[in-house]
Amino acid sequence: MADRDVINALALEPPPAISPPTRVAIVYHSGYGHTGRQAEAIKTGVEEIGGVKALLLTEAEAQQRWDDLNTAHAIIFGAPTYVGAASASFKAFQEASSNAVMARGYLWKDKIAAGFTNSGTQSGDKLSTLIQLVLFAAQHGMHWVGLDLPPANCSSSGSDDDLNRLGFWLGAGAQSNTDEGPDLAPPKSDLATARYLGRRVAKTTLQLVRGRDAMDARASSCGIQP
Ligand SMILES: Cc1cc2nc3c(=O)[nH]c(=O)nc-3n(C[C@H](O)[C@H](O)[C@H](O)COP(=O)(O)O)c2cc1C
Repeated sequence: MADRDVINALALEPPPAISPPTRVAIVYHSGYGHTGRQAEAIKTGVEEIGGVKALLLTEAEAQQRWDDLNTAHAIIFGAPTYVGAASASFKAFQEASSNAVMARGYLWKDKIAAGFTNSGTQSGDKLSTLIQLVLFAAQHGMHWVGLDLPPANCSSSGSDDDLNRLGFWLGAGAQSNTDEGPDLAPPKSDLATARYLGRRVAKTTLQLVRGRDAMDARASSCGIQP
């Protein structure tokens, strides 16, 4: 085929469909800014995946932006661990979602969900907060995405610089020294772990959205109601 024929053939091809961006919202509370650093790192990770847009909202902003949450493909929830559980401000957002989201038709069903938390001590009972976030997502009918990182900081060659140094799998954990401000804490490794989770959620969400689109297109080409 001559070059001109190739050009003519390409000109007849329909332009590639431009898919709307896949949207990942991050909703968090941070009393003193440390969990906020973790949330920003998650956002950075989400935005590293082409075709995915991140929306970062505090729990107060989120309660004014239910429509943005309802149209997002994924929501990542984050709260500091206070008294062995998610902070009261974050809990207020969770409770508000009952009326604003669940009662209006289970609007988060089948979205992707993930979570993160930060506290003053290494453990600090953070697992309790992550479990609370998993239950929250399950009650909304969402699909939970955890961390897929191998065990770290658990051998003579491991260190606090390891990704997932605190050893969580349900979500990203971080620890902030209580005498340091958010300019110094949490440490780089915890922020890198958060960023990693953001990338993982963005990738998984993209796979789900594209898979659904492909199934819907196939169903409609066969005349089947998706
Ligand atoms: C009311 C309150 C309760 C806390 N409870 C815990 C706790 O149960 N475990 C822990 O390790 N740290 C606890 N901390 C420490 C915070 O989790 C820690 O300072 C964290 O970095 C605060 O995050 P933020 O700056 O995003 O609010 C508590 C702090 C406050 C203010």
